[in-house]
Amino acid sequence: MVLAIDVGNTRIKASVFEDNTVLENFVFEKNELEKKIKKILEKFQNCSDLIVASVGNVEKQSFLAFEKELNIHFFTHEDIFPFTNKYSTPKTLGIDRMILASGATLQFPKQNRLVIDAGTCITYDFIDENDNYLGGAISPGLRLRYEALHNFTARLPLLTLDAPESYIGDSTAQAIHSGVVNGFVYEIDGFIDEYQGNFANFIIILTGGDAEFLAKRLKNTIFANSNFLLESLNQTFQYKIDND
Ligand SMILES: Nc1ncnc2c1ncn2[C@@H]1O[C@H](COP(=O)(O)OP(=O)(O)OP(=O)(O)O)[C@@H](O)[C@H]1O
Ligand SMILES: CC(C)(CO)[C@@H](O)C(=O)NCCC(=O)O
Ligand SMILES: [K+]
Repeated sequence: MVLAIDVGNTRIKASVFEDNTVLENFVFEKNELEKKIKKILEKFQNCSDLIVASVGNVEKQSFLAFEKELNIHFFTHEDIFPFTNKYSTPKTLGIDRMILASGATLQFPKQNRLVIDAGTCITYDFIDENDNYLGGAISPGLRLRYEALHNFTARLPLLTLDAPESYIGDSTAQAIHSGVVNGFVYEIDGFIDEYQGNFANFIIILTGGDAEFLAKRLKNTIFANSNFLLESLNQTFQYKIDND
């Protein structure tokens, strides 16, 4: 049994896996980390491994308290991945993006794959059919867009996510919702069109905290899997065990 932990920029997500099956999912804040892990381990006493991908400011030290009970693996760039990294700055590539690319490579062999993670940031990661990771894009996520509009202006209120009534926003609130939500959707549809125009035989994986909200609004139909990062983390760990 494996406890996989994804430390994002906003919150922490965790899943307990028995082989490839998810037994339970958890979401919590950074300040609850130790307490929550303790609780999970009390419930799932057969956990043998704790595996972590962190892009947040939570380091390996935060997990050492559990070293006596289980084997801890904190993913870094030094790990073995199933793709060839063609990013020109491989050491600055986010470990979450590497895990997503790894999951896409392992789950969808021999095809072009685009992973879109709609989280704090939106990340686009492209792995071609020869398993070369080429790169992608990073842009502000939904909530970040709402916050940026508010934080960097004098007159724009901080709104929470709401579906716009029309692309023609007829009030300040509707104009913001249209700009944020429609802008987000147009951006993603635009990127997908660009990739589709250039690559045949390819699959799109949509994940992240806003994946479900987004999936039904895209022109392109894509299957959303909110748990793709954690599933990929578990698979990358199995790959590491098989190939180390
Ligand atoms: N309870 C919540 N707290 C924060 N964001 C949430 C929540 N529920 C849904 N969201 C949406 O999820 C998005 C953040 O995604 P996610 O939770 O995947 O980010 P994260 O935990 O910071 O991970 P990452 O840094 O890997 O993107 C926000 O844009 C927001 O609209
Ligand atoms: C882009 C984020 C913030 C998305 O979580 C993360 O992957 C990260 O910090 N990346 C580092 C920069 C890069 O991937 O090139
Ligand atoms: K993300």
